[in-house]
Amino acid sequence: MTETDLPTVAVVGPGAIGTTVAVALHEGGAAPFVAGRTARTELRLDVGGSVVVAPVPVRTDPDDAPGAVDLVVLAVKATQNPDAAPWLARLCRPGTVVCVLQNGVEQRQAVAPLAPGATVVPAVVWFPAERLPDATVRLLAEPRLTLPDAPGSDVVVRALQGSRCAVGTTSDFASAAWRKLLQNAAAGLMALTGRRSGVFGRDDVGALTLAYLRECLAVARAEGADLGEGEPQRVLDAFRGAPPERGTSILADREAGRPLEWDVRNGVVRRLGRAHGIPTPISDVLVPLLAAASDGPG
Ligand SMILES: NC(=O)C1=CN([C@@H]2O[C@H](COP(=O)(O)OP(=O)(O)OC[C@H]3O[C@@H](n4cnc5c(N)ncnc54)[C@H](OP(=O)(O)O)[C@@H]3O)[C@@H](O)[C@H]2O)C=CC1
Ligand SMILES: CC(C)(CO)C(=O)C(=O)O
Repeated sequence: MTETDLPTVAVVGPGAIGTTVAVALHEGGAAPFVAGRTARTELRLDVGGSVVVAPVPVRTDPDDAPGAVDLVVLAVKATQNPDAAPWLARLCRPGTVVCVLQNGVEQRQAVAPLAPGATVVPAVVWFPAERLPDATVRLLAEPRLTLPDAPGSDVVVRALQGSRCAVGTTSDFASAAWRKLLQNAAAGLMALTGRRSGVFGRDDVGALTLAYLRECLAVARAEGADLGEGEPQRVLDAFRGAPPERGTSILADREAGRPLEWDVRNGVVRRLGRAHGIPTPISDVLVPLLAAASDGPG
């Protein structure tokens, strides 16, 4: 690959986020190989009511992988990383960039052991998207990613250049990742209550959200994030300003009976709080409840 060539790309996990990025890559000419769990003949992206159809098949057998590629975009749920390992083994060689499109602040630690020799690049995924029953993905905002100013990010920027998915880089990735984590932590309340953004309109849930987010903020700062005192209120205001029917991916998982990403989105605050000696009394209640909900109804 030269500086001007498009990298060879694979997308692993063509769900809400993976389909969006795979369609963007396809439109930009990058011809992604798409690896999934459920076979499909095409990818469908609903953008404001108009459906973009990309004739990109979803392959489900790792033996069909084309061999090592320059860039793997990993967009399975964090709970599904171990199951995606056979794909990573076939698609990566030393030097492959694995860009992890997952919520959380621990993408490097989670994925590096599954892709030895690869360069793991975490990403903050700022846009919401949802899967419809026929596997069409509905885009709910302009696709936008933030990556660290770090080796490997240039390959992602090049692959998506000029596409519908904007990619920026920052020298303060910790702050960006924790800013997003605060949103995700609060969204856990939707999974617990079985309600959408409208639940944040309640005064009692608003007060709980603010108290919880102040706890998350203390841990974020201890981890080096440069976030202001106003961040909890900003996150709450954003949920209150969203359409009341707007959900979150962890609620979609709860509704579908799938395992929840409770550890990377909520448990992490409790774990890192303990490591820093920061009390996390609200996490101490919420995290076991989310973990229990993740285990299923029985
Ligand atoms: N959805 C959203 O709005 C946002 C999500 N995120 C984060 O992005 C990440 C991805 O979330 P999202 O796109 O919602 O998740 P989805 O559940 O929509 O997509 C996951 C995809 O991975 C596939 N998959 C599961 N196991 C494997 C496997 N072993 N090999 C290959 N593919 C597999 C699933 O297959 P199958 O179709 O069979 O289930 C599905 O297509 C998560 O970390 C989430 O927190 C971040 C910002 C917003
Ligand atoms: C859209 C958003 C920000 C809501 O928490 C998200 O990251 C998700 O759904 O996983």
